Amino acid sequence: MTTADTTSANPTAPPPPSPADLTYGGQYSVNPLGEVSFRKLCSRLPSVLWHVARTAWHIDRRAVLLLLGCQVITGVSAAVLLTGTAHAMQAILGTGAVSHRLRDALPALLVVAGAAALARVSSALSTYADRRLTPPVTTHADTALVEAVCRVDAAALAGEGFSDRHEAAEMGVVRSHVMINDAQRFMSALVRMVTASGVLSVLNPLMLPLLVLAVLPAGLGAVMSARVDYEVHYANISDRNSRSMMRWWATTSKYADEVRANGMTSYLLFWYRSLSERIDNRTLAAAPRTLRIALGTSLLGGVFLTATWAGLAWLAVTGRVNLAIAATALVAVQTTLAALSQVVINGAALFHTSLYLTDMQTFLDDAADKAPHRGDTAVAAPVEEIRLDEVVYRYPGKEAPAVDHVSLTLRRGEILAIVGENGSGKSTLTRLITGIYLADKGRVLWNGNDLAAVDPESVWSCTGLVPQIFAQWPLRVRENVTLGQPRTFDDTPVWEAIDAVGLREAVESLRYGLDTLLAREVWGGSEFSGGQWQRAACARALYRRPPLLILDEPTSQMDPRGEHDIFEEIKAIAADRITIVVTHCLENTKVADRIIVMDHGRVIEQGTHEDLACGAGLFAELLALSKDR
Ligand SMILES: Nc1ncnc2c1ncn2[C@@H]1O[C@H](COP(=O)(O)OP(=O)(O)OP(=O)(O)O)[C@@H](O)[C@H]1O
Repeated sequence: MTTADTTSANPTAPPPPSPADLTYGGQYSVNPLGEVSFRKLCSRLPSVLWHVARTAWHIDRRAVLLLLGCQVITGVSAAVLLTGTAHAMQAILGTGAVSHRLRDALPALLVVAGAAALARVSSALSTYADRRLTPPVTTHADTALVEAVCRVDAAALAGEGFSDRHEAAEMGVVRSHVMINDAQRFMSALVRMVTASGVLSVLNPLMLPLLVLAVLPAGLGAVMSARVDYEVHYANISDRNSRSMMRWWATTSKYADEVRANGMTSYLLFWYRSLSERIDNRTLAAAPRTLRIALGTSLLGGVFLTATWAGLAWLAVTGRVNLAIAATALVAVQTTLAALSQVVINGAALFHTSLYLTDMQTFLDDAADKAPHRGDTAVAAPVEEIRLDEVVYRYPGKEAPAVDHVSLTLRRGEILAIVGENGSGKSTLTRLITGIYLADKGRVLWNGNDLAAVDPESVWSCTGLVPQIFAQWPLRVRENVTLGQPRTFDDTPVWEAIDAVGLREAVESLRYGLDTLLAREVWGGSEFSGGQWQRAACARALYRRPPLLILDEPTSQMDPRGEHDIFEEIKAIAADRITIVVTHCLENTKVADRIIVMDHGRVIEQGTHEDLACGAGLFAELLALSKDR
């Protein structure tokens, strides 16, 4: 899809706008690698290994012990293999008949074969241990991330850049998948390298420094490339984040009607492609740098490697080492070289992983800081009184407060209606009453306890909320009512809640009744209509029988019968609780004992329906407008 394709329907119309330019913002807008030295980067490796070991140990100790055992076997077998080779070479390159020389070499050759077999077995066992550890380690990282986000304070969750940092942390989960493998390969190569180089130093101490020089450039190259990759990843975070959000919006069946009937498909595809191209362009722009790094470091490594082989040839030709030692040195050089290359490659991979793990850990620490830490005081039913004292709340980045010096007292048995024009602060006020947000100034007290010092879980266990935009959970009907918190072993209270909102007929007509999955995308799943979903949302709040019931525009999608049923139910159960109804349908406020009218975050009027309807304030004006058709 090109720009031209999307505008072909109307050639005089302007071209579709390209996606907004987004940058990974907030306090993390600086690439954390930008200022870090190469030495400091390499010094990360021990801490990453320690992190991997600790995580793995926590998950499966036996698999970790197996892995460690395999590393020891790898080292021992490499040493035995090289020493055996030296002995075999001495015998084979000695004097006498070939058959005698072979016979003399046989014991050493058998030892070499045994060591090689042992190395293979240990490698197979390492792979087995890795496969046992990797899935739970990845799940552990993934679950920790989801839990951290679920527990974050609602205000922080909506904060600037939080979603981008979340996206960056997701990469840590992806890399967790290869973390154990990288660490295991790195350790095993390190052990082999130390052993082989030890043997090599015994044979000729000159060889080792040359070998290190031959491999070091490759290591440097791998780390530099990892750094470039990370830079690209970092630059792409915001675009990737918004691309994956838009992918969901464009492909979910929930918005399929809107996308199709409004002809949005072409634009969404154009938008998606443009964003993907932008991401690709950044990646491609980095490719020449990676090529230069690879060529430069390979050239340097090649020079040092040639010097190593030339050195070995010179030692053998000038008779400084005998032929048998030279032959063993050849094998030792090869082994050390292979192991050293592996150390470098896997070290770089581990370093690469560490970058993403650091992002993940930073995010987890940040999220833990942002979880509500308010206090241990618990509130419990019955909630006799909720009092607001001069409460003020301003959203970050906003000039004016959304709730401005509101004082209010609610008592058990009372129904309060909150009305006001769009954006006047009604929903924000309900968030403050339930402690989802804490007031910037002033206090919200439940039974005399300030919510700033109360365990929020205890508050929410006393709350039932039907929000303006409610979730249509892809769960069975039963869980959509109980929200996974059943009160009894039988379905009686579930049916009571369903009856209270007049949803029985709809549920009984579903193929599996209460067991029907409400997700039409899923095989065997079904779907409610908009109004039926809203009834279900009300049913779940009623099922909780909460001491505080808040209904924010609870009947906006319902037919008159449904609306009538709900308000009858609200009146019937009002005596045991505090009920708050937020509504634009002023007729519905007749159920309330008291109505407050909000304007620009302030309570500007309050009273009964009769008082306010006969007054000359905003309520009377809005009521008149609602009747003027
Ligand atoms: N998450 C948010 N971040 C920033 N500003 C917000 C946020 N939510 C609401 N606001 C702002 O706070 C003010 C009050 O919003 P609120 O949702 O409480 O109004 P409301 O009275 O419930 O409106 P409506 O009748 O449209 O539902 C508005 O100016 C709105 O733009």
